[in-house]
Amino acid sequence: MIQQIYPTVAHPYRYELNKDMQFAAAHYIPSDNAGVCSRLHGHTYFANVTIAGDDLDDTGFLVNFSIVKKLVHDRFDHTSLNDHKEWFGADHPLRYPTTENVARVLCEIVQEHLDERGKRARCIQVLLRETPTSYVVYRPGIDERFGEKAHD
Ligand SMILES: Nc1nc2c(c(=O)[nH]1)N=C([C@H](O)[C@H](O)COP(=O)(O)OP(=O)(O)OP(=O)(O)O)CN2
Ligand SMILES: [Zn+2]
Repeated sequence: MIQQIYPTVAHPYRYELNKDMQFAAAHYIPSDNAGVCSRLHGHTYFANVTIAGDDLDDTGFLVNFSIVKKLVHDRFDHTSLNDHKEWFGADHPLRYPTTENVARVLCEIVQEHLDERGKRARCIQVLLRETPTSYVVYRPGIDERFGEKAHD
C-alpha cells in the first residue's frame, strides 16, 4: 500500500474513520482534449475515504471498514470504469471517469450507504490517487459534509 500524507479536514464530529484501498481499473476519457488519456488504459487507483460521525452502532463501529471496502474496491476492482453506466458516460463532462469525477462518485456511493444506515455519519473527504504523480481530493459542499451541523 502506498504511504500517503493525508490532507486533513476540520469537522465538528467526535469520530473520524479512514479507509485506504487500492483497486485496479481501466478507463478512458471520452474527450479529444484528453490526449492519450482518451485511449483505453489502466491504473492502480489508491483511495482514502474519510467518514465522520458522532454515533456508533451496536458493534461499536462508526461504519464497518469492510463495508467501505465492499462499496469501493469490490465494485470497481478489475473493471472498466466507463462500463459503470450508472455513474460514468460520454454524455456530460461530469460523467467522464476523470479522477475528479471518480473521487466525487466514490463519496456519493459511500454517503448513500451511510444515509441508509441512519446514523447521520458523513463522508467528508475522498482522496483518489490515479498515478504516482496525480491525485485529487474531493470534499462535498459544507451543507452536504456537515448536514444539520453545518451551521452550529
Ligand atoms: N485534471 C485531470 N487531468 C488529467 C486526468 C484527470 O483525471 N484529471 N487524467 C489524465 C489521464 O487519465 C492520465 O492517466 C493521468 O495523467 P498524468 O498524471 O498526466 O499521467 P503521467 O503518468 O503521464 O504523469 P507524469 O507525471 O507526466 O509522468 C490526464 N490528465
Ligand atoms: Zn487514466
